[in-house]
Amino acid sequence: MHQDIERILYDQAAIADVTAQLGAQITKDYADKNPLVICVLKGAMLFMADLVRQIDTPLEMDFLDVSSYQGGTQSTGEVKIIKDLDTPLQDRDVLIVEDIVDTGRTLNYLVDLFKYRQAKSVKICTLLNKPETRVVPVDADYVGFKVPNAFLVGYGLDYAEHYRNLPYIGILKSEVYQTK
Ligand SMILES: O=P(O)(O)OC[C@H]1O[C@H](OP(=O)(O)OP(=O)(O)O)[C@H](O)[C@@H]1O
Ligand code: HPA
Ligand SMILES: [Mg+2]
Repeated sequence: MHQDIERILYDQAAIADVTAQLGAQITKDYADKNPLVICVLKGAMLFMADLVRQIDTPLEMDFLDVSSYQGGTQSTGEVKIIKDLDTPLQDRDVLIVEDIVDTGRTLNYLVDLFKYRQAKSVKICTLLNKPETRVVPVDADYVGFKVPNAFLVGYGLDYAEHYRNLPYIGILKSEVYQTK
């Protein structure tokens, strides 16, 4: 697992630091709003678990499973809902938690969907933002790190469902996914 990583970008301490900063800002912005914090499975699961423990105001959580990469390194362009939310969104302040914004297709689709469901507000908190590869517009309200155009794994991010359990975020060696 570790031998497939070209370079570590963010270690556990760096992730913990930025998560604490984001949590403090969200705590201020959502005091008394009882936000619905939505985790986009599976990639955002570790970040969600750490972030909510840094948000010191009442909130509710829900989980939605979408997939557009289907195991590979390229977005298929089609966002599929695999498991929908349990909670009605009408009049709720929604905070979407993501691991990464890449082409923007996943979040562009979800923001439109949640607005259509009449959420009172929809904001985005993403640990990673990869602006160079954007295909559709997405404005994230809370961003941990701006990352280069490379395929990243770890701390929830996968290649072919592996590497999610790495405690750090790193660049995957290209020979791991390029056919020779
Ligand atoms: O901006 P985009 O190009 O849409 O890419 C970002 C999305 O892609 C990944 O999820 P994926 O669909 O691979 O599913 P997963 O979270 O289960 O890994 C990642 O977790 C984001 O949700
Ligand atoms: N790594 C893993 N999953 C992803 C990425 C990435 O760089 N971009 C979008 N989904
Ligand atoms: Mg995802």
